[in-house]
Amino acid sequence: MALPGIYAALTLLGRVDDVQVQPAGVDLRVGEIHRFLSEGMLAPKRVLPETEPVEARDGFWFLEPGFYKVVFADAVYVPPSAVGICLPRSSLLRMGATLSCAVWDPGYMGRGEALLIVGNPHGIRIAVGERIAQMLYIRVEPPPASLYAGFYQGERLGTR
Ligand SMILES: O=c1ccn([C@H]2C[C@H](O)[C@@H](COP(=O)(O)OP(=O)(O)OP(=O)(O)O)O2)c(=O)[nH]1
Repeated sequence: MALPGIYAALTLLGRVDDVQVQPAGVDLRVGEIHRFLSEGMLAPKRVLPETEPVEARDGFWFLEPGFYKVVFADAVYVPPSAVGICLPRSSLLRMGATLSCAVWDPGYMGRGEALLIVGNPHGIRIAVGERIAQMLYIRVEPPPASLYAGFYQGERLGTR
């Protein structure tokens, strides 16, 4: 069972615009877009790559084809009895780009990240603060025995 938008919107820790509330789920806005500068290493002790923010011009990020890190503008608290599934807005797909997300664990709190892939050979532009993804919450039944307590718990809370 997916949570309807009016409940999903309650998982956002800051101000929510009416336009973010969807029939099933809530839209997340883009806060920052970064380009990758160095290698990452996936191992028991992970190493995340260096990144630098793409500067916006006249209220837009102009993005050439490639891979970018997106930092969401909205902080979320995933309900203890739900799992978050984040999907790209279909408009993004329709213009030749996509957003790739992983699972948002029950109890996770923070301002998370996703991978933006721009495939359109002409590039795309994204308005600063625009809605980029939709978060769906699926109920976990019976409720999980433990909540998220990993490396990213609490990331970027209080920064915006
Ligand atoms: O696309 C996503 C998916 C998840 N998250 C957040 C919520 C999730 O609960 C947390 C950790 O995700 P995951 O469990 O996949 O991270 P990991 O790489 O397994 O690290 P750890 O085991 O330390 O949590 O990151 C994101 O920011 N972006």
